[in-house]
Amino acid sequence: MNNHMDNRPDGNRPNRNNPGNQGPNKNRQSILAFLICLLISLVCLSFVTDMMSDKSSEITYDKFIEMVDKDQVKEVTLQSGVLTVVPKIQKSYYQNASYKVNQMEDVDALTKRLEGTGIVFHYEQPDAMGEFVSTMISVLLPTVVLFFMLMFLMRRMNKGGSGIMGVGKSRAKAYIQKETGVTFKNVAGQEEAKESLQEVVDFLHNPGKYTAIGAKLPKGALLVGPPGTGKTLLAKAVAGEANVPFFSLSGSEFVEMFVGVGASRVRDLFEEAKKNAPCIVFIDEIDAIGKSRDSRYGGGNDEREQTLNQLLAEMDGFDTSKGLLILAATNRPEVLDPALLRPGRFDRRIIVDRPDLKGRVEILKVHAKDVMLDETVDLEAIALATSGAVGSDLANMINEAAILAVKNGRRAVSQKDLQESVEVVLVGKEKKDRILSPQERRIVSYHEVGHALVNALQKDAEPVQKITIVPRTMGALGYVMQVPEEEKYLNTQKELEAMLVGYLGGRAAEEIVFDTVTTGAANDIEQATKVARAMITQYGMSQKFGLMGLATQENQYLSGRAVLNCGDDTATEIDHEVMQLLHYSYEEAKRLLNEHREALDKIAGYLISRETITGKEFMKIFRAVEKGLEIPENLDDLPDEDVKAEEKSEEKTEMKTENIEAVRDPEVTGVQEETLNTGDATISDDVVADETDNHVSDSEE
Ligand SMILES: Nc1ncnc2c1ncn2[C@@H]1O[C@H](COP(=O)(O)OP(=O)(O)OP(=O)(O)O)[C@@H](O)[C@H]1O
Ligand SMILES: [Zn+2]
Repeated sequence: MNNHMDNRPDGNRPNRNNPGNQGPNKNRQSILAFLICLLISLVCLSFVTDMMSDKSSEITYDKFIEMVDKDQVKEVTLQSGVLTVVPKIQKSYYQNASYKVNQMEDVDALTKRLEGTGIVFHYEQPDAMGEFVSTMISVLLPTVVLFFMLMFLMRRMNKGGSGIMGVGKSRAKAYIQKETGVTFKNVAGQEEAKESLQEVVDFLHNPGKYTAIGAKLPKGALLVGPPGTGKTLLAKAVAGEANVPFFSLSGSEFVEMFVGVGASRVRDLFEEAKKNAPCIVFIDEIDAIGKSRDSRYGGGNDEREQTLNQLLAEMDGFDTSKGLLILAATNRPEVLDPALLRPGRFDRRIIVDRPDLKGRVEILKVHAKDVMLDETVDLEAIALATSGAVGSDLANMINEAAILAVKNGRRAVSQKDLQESVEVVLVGKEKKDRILSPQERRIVSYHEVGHALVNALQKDAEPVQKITIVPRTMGALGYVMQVPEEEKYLNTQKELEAMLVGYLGGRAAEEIVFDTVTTGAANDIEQATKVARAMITQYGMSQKFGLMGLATQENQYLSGRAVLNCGDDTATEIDHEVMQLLHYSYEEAKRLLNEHREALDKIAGYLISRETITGKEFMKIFRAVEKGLEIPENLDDLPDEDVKAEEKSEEKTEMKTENIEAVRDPEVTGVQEETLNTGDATISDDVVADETDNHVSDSEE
């Protein structure tokens, strides 16, 4: 599995990268709903008319006379020209039958015919008004009922989403917020972004100040950055600071099945916004409509093009002095149509990037404000362990920690809860019901210790902080966490090389000890390959190609893949060099482990019995083995000061990062973790073990 923070499972934020998918789908749903309600209405109508209609059957006048002759008639009613006959004998107790007579003779003849028969004869003078009213009721009532039913259903459909009933109607109203209740105080870090937006707030407050000098006010600003960094939050904060209403819409909602719908939505949105000016209109995921019309990015769709054109026209059309400001957000700025970025449109670009160490501390503080913390809490340490995390991850971690504290019956969050929640967000919860077989535990332990030992033996690797073989819900069977000593913005070539050897240390340990390999190293191999490839194609660390740039990153904010820009022959050579680099790193890992085989065995043995060991314990055993000491049951029995005297500098870094664990790759924090025979996507299907099966398929000693 891939546990990097920017690859969060999409469950967190639905619909992030599939703008447009939603539109047609919604539409199909609403057409279906419309048809269903039409059907229901028709059934109701027929039911109503049925109720109103007379149940009696028709007979001829001759048949009626025959019944009179046979003395079968009890009662006759003549009303509005209709003769109703009630027979003496009813068909059943429940059914009061009556007959209507067609081809009525005139009233006089009828009266004469009935004289002396003893049949009760009701005759009502025709009442034109009454007749009219009754007809009206019988026709109008069902129509009115039907009308209201349809109205009701249509409203519901429109509320729920687009729907063909919503053609041409903007749903902007649904998202209007009179007061967002968010100000810049709620947005931690992101100082540059806030500064740029502060100006915008000032424009909204007193547009006159700027127009007096002749300055043109900005029409829009584009917030650019990776998912979860607080773009929406910032937009809301601008509205909150300026104290104006906030309209928000997602770009994907403009994209509809029918050509022209999106465009009319844009028109409606602007109309509505102009009525409410001063206000802020926020368009999230603007790339859904603003995609370049150039076909390279999948543009050139008629509907989207029209929508985009309408947006451009509207942006050109409105008068900024009214205090209307358009904010838009995207994490794929490279696909936007250049026309959107021209002066007079989204001419301001505000970068909302991943927070650095200081930013993370501040975000943690903002979210920890409403949470009870005990005195053990050190938010800086948590921030250090979460390099690469974005605001939403950090908010999530604080919340997880609070939930953990409650679960454990405590009234305040402790540092331990926070550490645990970092792991929960990174690798999922502990999976207590997944019990590894003894053999699997051995393999996983050796694999993890392999990583840790290789890292500890290389001076350019980051300190090991924790090793565990407790399986996690997101698929890891065990992992090693490392923490950088300080926030790093650059990696040296040596560090990257050490990283490669570290990634492959787990696999190397498996091969050395068990003389076979398992599926558990899939993620390690993937990561190592990624780093090796980047070294050769992007960082100019290739022996063969030197400084030649061979690939470009597709998107700087999403962890997209790098695209090679070289010929086929060169690509083959690149593959070859990547292979060599990986091979060399693997051999190096095996060499290190073979040289320290005793330490590997002792630490793995200890890990098997404890399931989790700290970086400190790890170093203690390692040093004891190096000195040829016996490993006691209780590690506290090992001479402590000895360690200190020997490795003062080591101890220093350990104290600093004692409680935190994570490894970094060039861009993001992660942990080295294993998915041995789990149902993880990166592992070939034929070796997937089911959750309760503790069997290892192919790794006997
Ligand atoms: N700088 C920050 N300060 C405080 N909280 C933050 C910050 N950044 C993100 N958050 C938290 O993360 C949540 C999600 O952020 P938000 O939705 O604004 O991200 P976004 O960049 O708009 O993401 P998307 O690209 O998915 O729209 C916020 O509601 C907030 O709780
Ligand atoms: Zn591994």
